[in-house]
Amino acid sequence: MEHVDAIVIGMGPGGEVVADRLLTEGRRVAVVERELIGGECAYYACIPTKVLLRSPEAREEAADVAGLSRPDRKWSELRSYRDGMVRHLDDSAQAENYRDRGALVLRGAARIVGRDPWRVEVTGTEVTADHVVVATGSSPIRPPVEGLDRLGPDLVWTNREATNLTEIPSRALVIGGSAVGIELGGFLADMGSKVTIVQRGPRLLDREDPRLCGLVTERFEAEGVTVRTGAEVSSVASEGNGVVAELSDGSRVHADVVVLATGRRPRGDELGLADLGVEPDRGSLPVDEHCRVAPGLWAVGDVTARSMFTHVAKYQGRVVADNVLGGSRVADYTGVPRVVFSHPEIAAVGLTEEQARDQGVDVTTSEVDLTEVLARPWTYATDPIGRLGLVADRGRGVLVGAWAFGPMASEWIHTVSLAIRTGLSVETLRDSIPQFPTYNEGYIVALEALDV
Ligand SMILES: Cc1cc2nc3c(=O)[nH]c(=O)nc-3n(C[C@H](O)[C@H](O)[C@H](O)COP(=O)(O)OP(=O)(O)OC[C@H]3O[C@@H](n4cnc5c(N)ncnc54)[C@H](O)[C@@H]3O)c2cc1C
Ligand SMILES: NC(=O)c1ccc[n+]([C@@H]2O[C@H](COP(=O)([O-])OP(=O)(O)OC[C@H]3O[C@@H](n4cnc5c(N)ncnc54)[C@H](O)[C@@H]3O)[C@@H](O)[C@H]2O)c1
Repeated sequence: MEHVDAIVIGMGPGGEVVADRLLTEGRRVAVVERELIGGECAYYACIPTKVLLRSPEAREEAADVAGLSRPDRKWSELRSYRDGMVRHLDDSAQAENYRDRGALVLRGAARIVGRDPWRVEVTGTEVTADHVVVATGSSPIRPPVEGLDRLGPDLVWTNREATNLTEIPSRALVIGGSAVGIELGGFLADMGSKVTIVQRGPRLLDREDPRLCGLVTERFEAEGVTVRTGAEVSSVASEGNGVVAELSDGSRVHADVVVLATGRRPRGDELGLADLGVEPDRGSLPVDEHCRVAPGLWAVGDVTARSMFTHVAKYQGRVVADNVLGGSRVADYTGVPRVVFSHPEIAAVGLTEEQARDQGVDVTTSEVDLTEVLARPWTYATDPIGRLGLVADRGRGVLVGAWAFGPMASEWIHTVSLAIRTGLSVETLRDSIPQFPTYNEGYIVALEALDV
């Protein structure tokens, strides 16, 4: 039986960062993947959604730029670019690359079958290791809707079917109104689908600041998307080539496809760990501040249920690699940015006003319509949009949260991400000199409006 320094189970972005760092440092590494090296993110989530969303975004932006008109959609060209970006669902080059770098590449579902030392079995082959890193990601949750399981994947799409779609449906019913629902629903609507989003909670993006949720909802409604909040889908059934759904209030929605966007469940309970004394919690693996589950057993990414984002999976991957290499690095989740790639982009970081109050912070807030105070929105578009909200701790004189709605908010939210992470004072931030004319200048106006 071969013994290696580390076995990485699951080769999404979290697992890839760990494997890459350990190989670079000359360790003997086995990598295990049951589907595609690159994980959900590369083939069915982040990459295809961002590729698909960019085309309608640029189309709308062109229509709103002086001297341009709205370009034509070219779905077949966008589709084939998407196909290239998801590598035609072929990871043979990735596997070859890991082999060339000295990794033992194992194909199949791993199970952890022993400890002291850790022992992993993959399709009949067993390997032992000093360290095992679990990076097995998460699966979409299927809501308990009567009739859902009687419909096939042509009628009920998870993120997998939705991101690899070949035709744009005329009508789509999206269940769930957070990041996945907004990105996929927004894309389909921009491509001409009649979209209905059914959200169980009181508003879209229900964990974010209500002002932000209101702005997104207004924008969706202006674009013809039907948003049904405080509602649930009770049942679905096939109807002709499509589906008919009955909602909790008795109303009906007719659609060609149902898109599931109702959250994800970590895959920590498919590895046999309970037999070895490690009990997953609703699928997630409990980790300490070093991302350690048990001595020599580590977890990164969605399987830890800590902010399910690729940037968090990659960060945890860097932390775990350093720890496997002998360090004692602690993961700190302060100031993780949260972006939804809608049009315009939604970005948030830190605490909402309500969360800050609940934590006893001496809260003060400000909100700025960036189109009223900056030049940048008007050099960018003829009918611009842009809002920024700040949440500060008056007593400590620091920012504790921010939200933004505007072009490229995914980029400029990082100013606050870094400020919160490093505890930069409001006074220091007010004394910064952002480039003119940029959206970053909005921070000066919003900071000056704070009662700090
Ligand atoms: C539609 C959508 C869009 C998203 N967009 C973004 C975005 O823009 N930005 C962002 O930061 N996040 C985004 N996310 C979230 C992001 O996809 C995840 O947070 C990220 O993929 C987590 O990475 P991971 O390495 O933990 O797991 P994954 O990417 O899920 O990879 C896990 C891998 O483990 C493998 N595996 C599972 N079990 C086993 C086993 N027993 N043996 C061997 N292999 C196994 C799987 O096959 C998979 O390849 C999006 C999610 C969705 C659904
Ligand atoms: N841009 C990004 O970084 C990005 C994009 C997409 C997804 N993600 C991540 O992927 C994960 C999954 O996203 P998600 O949006 O699927 O999950 P989520 O858990 O963030 O939100 C699910 C939403 O569905 C609603 N819901 C649940 N059951 C319902 C039901 N039966 N009927 C109606 N509504 C229901 C919930 O109220 C909630 O608002 C999240 O962690 C998210 O952050 C990130």
